[in-house]
This record gives sequence, structure tokens and C-alpha cells, in this order.
Amino acid sequence: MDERETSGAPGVAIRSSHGWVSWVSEEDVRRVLTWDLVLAAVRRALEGVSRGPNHPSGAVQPLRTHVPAAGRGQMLIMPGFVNEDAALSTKVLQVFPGFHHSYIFLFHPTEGRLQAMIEGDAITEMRTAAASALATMELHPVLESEAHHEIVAVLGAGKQACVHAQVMAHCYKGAKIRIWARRPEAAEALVLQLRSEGICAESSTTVQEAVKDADIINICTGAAISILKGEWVKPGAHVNSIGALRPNCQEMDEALVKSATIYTDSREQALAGAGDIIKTGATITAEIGEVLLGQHAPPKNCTTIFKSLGLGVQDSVCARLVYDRLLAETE
Ligand SMILES: NC(=O)C1=CN([C@@H]2O[C@H](COP(=O)(O)OP(=O)(O)OC[C@H]3O[C@@H](n4cnc5c(N)ncnc54)[C@H](O)[C@@H]3O)[C@@H](O)[C@H]2O)C=CC1
Ligand SMILES: O=C(O)C1=NCCCC1
Repeated sequence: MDERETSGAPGVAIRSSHGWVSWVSEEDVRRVLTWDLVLAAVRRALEGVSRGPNHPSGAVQPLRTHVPAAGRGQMLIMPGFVNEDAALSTKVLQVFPGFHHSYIFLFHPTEGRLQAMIEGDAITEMRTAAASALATMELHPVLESEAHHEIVAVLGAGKQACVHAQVMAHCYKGAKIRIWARRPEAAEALVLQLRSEGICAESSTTVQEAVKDADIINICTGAAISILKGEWVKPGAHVNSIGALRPNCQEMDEALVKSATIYTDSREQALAGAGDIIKTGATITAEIGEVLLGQHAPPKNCTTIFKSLGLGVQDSVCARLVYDRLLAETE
């Protein structure tokens, strides 16, 4: 009999001395994940972080470890456990010149054995954008008026910019997306891709033009110094800030950070790594999980910032989701 038939493991099954382990490709991840599934899973992860490790629906979220490697690269290690989802994993992210990829190792939550090795880039993209979308919907709820279509600025034209535009269009029907990128041709290419997906998108030539009157701003670049000034941002707008993830980096100017109410995915991770908060001495009002749980009511009509650090628990719930959906396909 073909060993694959006997393994019961989804994806490409590899026999280890501790049982079958699945190798799950990027293609399979993209095939089984939908925005609604990822939004729901990331919500449970964020709530779990804010509930803490001792709650029955809590999560365990250690700090990310950075391992500088010989030469010019580094390895980032991102573990996480979400009890509600039986999701225990570690993401290993390789950041080397010309090579920037991640792998998620998913473990059986009670037996400890390795269940799957999953290519991690698609999960990283979708769960990061989902966290931003969840924060945005809490802090900048969809307006009742059907006449109002949110203006959404996206700074950057890379992987995160693309998924942020897509998830914003998914959550805010009729949203008008504006893309700014350092290279205008990259912004144009993303605009064409989004339009081909039925999303209303246009490019802007400057950051200031992109964010003018915008209701929602997504900073999705590799910038290490501030590219967004407070004076350009409409009072009451919401900003998702997902980059500048080192204590000495910044992507928003002090005026913006100081004028806004600030939320994060993890207080602990933000105080360890978010230069926008560390360098400005800004106060974190609440974790977004506390808002999702109804433990904190966001103020109305204030400018808000979601400082996203990226958490291993977000990867864990998505990895579990992918594995379970692939398993269901084999049954
Ligand atoms: N918070 C989170 O959970 C996560 C955050 N990130 C962060 O998101 C950011 C974007 O990541 P990806 O889209 O995967 O990268 P990418 O390489 O696909 O795209 C980066 C974009 O930023 C632009 N860029 C680079 N330096 C710039 C600068 N100084 N000024 C303006 N634009 C600049 C590039 O031209 C490109 O358009 C990075 O800062 C990354 O560290 C990525 C994954 C998760
Ligand atoms: O959360 C992730 O995944 C991250 N990816 C790139 C930079 C650090 C955070």
C-alpha cells in the first residue's frame, strides 16, 4: 500500500521517527485560507493574549527572539500557544539579503510531537492584515451612512501593502484605496492588480497626497525613519502602523504619536520593540484584545493608532486552521 494512504497526514507526508509530519506548501495555504476564517482566528489569538496565559481561553506569547547570524542576516523566532484553538507553533523567519522567508512548525498541543512544517509567508501576510483590519473595525467602525465610502491610504507597494488593501476592501465595502510607494511604477502595478480584483484603487505621488482626508491609513513600508507626519493626518483618522519594529526605528513623527490614542497587539512586545512608542515616550492606552473583549471602550472622534508588532500566536491559530482544513479534505 502507498505509505501516503496510510499516513493520514495532509500535504506531503514525511515519515519521522515520531510519526508522520506534513509539509504544507504556500500554494495549499493560500487555497484554504479565506479572510473571514483568518479574521476570526486572529481575533481569538488577540483576545487570548489580553486574557493572559492563565485563563482557560488565554494565550502564551513570549517575546520574539532575534538571532543575528554570521554575515548580514538574522533569524527571528516567534513561538505562541492559543489554548482555545489547540494551536502550538513556532515561526522561524529568515531575514537575509535577497532571502526573506518564514516557516511555521506546528505541534500537537498535548502530545508535543511535530505535526506540520508550513511555508509561512502567506500566513504572515494574511494574519498581519487581519490584525490591522480587526483593530480598524473596533477603532473606526463602519459608518451607518451608505453614502460614505472610506478613503483608505496604503503606504508601500509590497506584500503587506497588497494584503492590507485587499482586507480593507473586504471589510469596508466601497472603500477607495490610495496607494503611495517610493517607486511610482510599483504603486501603479499594485493599483492595476487591485482593480483587476474589482477593488477601487488609485495611486498617489506623495505621502501627503495619499493621506489627505483619509479615514484609514496603513503604513506598510520598510521605512526606519518617520514617513508620516501628524500635520497631514485628518483628526479622527485611524492609522495602522505595522513596521519600524526595532527600538531605534520609527515610521510616524512624534506629533502624530503624541496626538493619538495608541493601541497595540501586545504591550510587552511593543515596549520591547516599537521605536514609535519607545522613542516618543508615548502611552499605550490598551491592547486591541482588551477592546475586542469589551474590556476597554475606545474614545469617539479621536485619532487612533494600532501599533502592530506581529505575534507568534497569530501564526499559531492560522497554522492550526490550515492543518485542520487540509486534514478535513483528506477525510
Ligand atoms: N507587524 C507585523 O505583524 C508585520 C510587520 N511587517 C513589516 O511590514 C513592512 C512591510 O513588509 P513587506 O510588505 O513584507 O515587505 P516588502 O519588501 O514586500 O515591501 C516593502 C515596501 O516598503 C518600501 N520601502 C522600503 N523602505 C522604504 C522607505 N525607507 N520608505 C518608503 N518605502 C520603503 C518598498 O519599496 C516596498 O514597497 C516591513 O516593515 C515589515 O517588517 C511584516 C510582517 C508582519
Ligand atoms: O510578525 C512577523 O512575522 C514579522 N515579520 C517581519 C518583521 C518582524 C515581524
